[in-house]
Order: sequence, then structure tokens, then C-alpha cells
Amino acid sequence: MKTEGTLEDHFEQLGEDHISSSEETPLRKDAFVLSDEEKIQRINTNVRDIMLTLGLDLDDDSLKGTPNRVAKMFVKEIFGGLHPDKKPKSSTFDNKYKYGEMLVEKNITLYSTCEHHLLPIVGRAHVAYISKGTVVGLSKMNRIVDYFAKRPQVQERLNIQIVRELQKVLGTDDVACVIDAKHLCVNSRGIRDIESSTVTAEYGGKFKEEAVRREFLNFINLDTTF
Ligand SMILES: Nc1nc2c(ncn2[C@@H]2O[C@H](COP(=O)(O)OP(=O)(O)OP(=O)(O)O)[C@@H](O)[C@H]2O)c(=O)[nH]1
Ligand SMILES: [Zn+2]
Repeated sequence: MKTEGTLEDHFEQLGEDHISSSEETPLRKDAFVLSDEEKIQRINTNVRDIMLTLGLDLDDDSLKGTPNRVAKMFVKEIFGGLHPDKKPKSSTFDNKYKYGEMLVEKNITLYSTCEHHLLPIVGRAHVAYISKGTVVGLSKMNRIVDYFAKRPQVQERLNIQIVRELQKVLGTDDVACVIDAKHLCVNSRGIRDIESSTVTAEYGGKFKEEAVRREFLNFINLDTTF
């Protein structure tokens, strides 16, 4: 969708300026009005302004490309999962082999960005499901983690979004995800505690049962090395 006028004009026409539910990333209604190229252009200007405000010399060889590099990185890489078009297509198959136990995809590398400070979150996600007749290609679990991670996030919401998406794809509530991650906003600034990491979990369906949950946690044997 493309509209006439400035972005601010468009916000005004929309009245309410954002849509969100607690499980969804809070987005403005016009989040997808601008093309990626237009977003890069705007962010470039804004990063340039931040750097100038800090007193940096943007004629310097090493600095002059930074506003554009940051803008491209925001739109195409670290926040590339904001657009629903980027959601991975999850190929599913019939569970022909009648595999009835849980399947665990563990140690999925996770890079995300803390929405409070825009600093990195780095860690591991561990995902499990019990098939109700449908199975999903293994790599699709890694891709779903990566898609939702490529947004400004809080770890709790990221964890829930991964589980909800897999429940939809697989047609079952029996999905779980545990994330163990370091937040650079805690590790490298503020309290500067380099050792601490954050563990979150979301257990759906059968994973709420003690024995099933325990089996999953035994499989992942949480002892993340960073
Ligand atoms: N619950 C939750 N909190 C987070 C996450 N990432 C960062 N935070 C916290 O968000 C909080 C933001 O608090 P503020 O007090 O507004 O920020 P601040 O003044 O920079 O706080 P300090 O980090 O303590 O210096 C901090 O305590 C962060 O540690 C997350 O994924 N989940
Ligand atoms: Zn933070």
C-alpha cells in the first residue's frame, strides 16, 4: 500500500496510531506503508543526525558510510522479521512413520535485539513438539526462531511468539520452547553483569504435564555456553 503525503499525514488519517496485543509486537497501523528503500532513506537521515549530534565528523572516511550501513542493517537484517511477508514458509508432512514421541530441536542459535535499549540479545532456543499427525521440516523450527528474533523484542514475547507459530503450523498445542540468552543491556552497560543470562519458557498442551516437561528439560540439559 502506498499513500500520498508525508508519513505524519498518514498517521493523522489513521487516528489510532498503533495496533498491539500482549503477544504481538507493537506495530503502528501504517507499519508497512513505506517501502524498504524508503525506510532505509529515512533511517539513514536519522542516524546521521544522531552522529552529528554526538559531534562526529561525517566526512571522515571510516564514518561517512555508517548512517547508510546502520539503516540497511536495521531494515534488511536485525529488524527484517517485522514484515509478515518475511515469515518462513513451513513445509509440513504427514507423520507417515507414526513417530509418537517428542521431537526436540535444541541449541538453535538466537540473535535478537532488546527493544528497551536496541542492544543485542544472544543465546540459544530449544524447541519441542509432539506430533498430532503433522511433522515439520527440522530447519523450519530454526527459521521460525530466526524470523521472530529479527525484531525489537523482550525475551518473554519472543518465546511465546515462537510457540504460537509452531502450534499453528503443526495443528497442535503440544509445543514448548525454552530460551537462554544474554542481554547486552545487562551484560555490557547498566549493571554490567557479564555472567548473567535470562531463561524463559513456554509450555503448551502436554508439555504442561510434569513428566513430559521433565523429559524435554532432560533432553536439552540446559547448560548454555555463550
Ligand atoms: N522483562 C524483560 N526485561 C528486559 C528485557 N530486556 C531488557 N529488559 C529490562 O528492561 C528494563 C528497562 O528498565 P529501565 O529502568 O527503563 O531502563 P534503564 O534505566 O536503562 O535500566 P538499567 O538497565 O537497570 O540501567 C531493564 O531492567 C532491562 O534489564 C526482556 O527481554 N525482558
Ligand atoms: Zn535492554
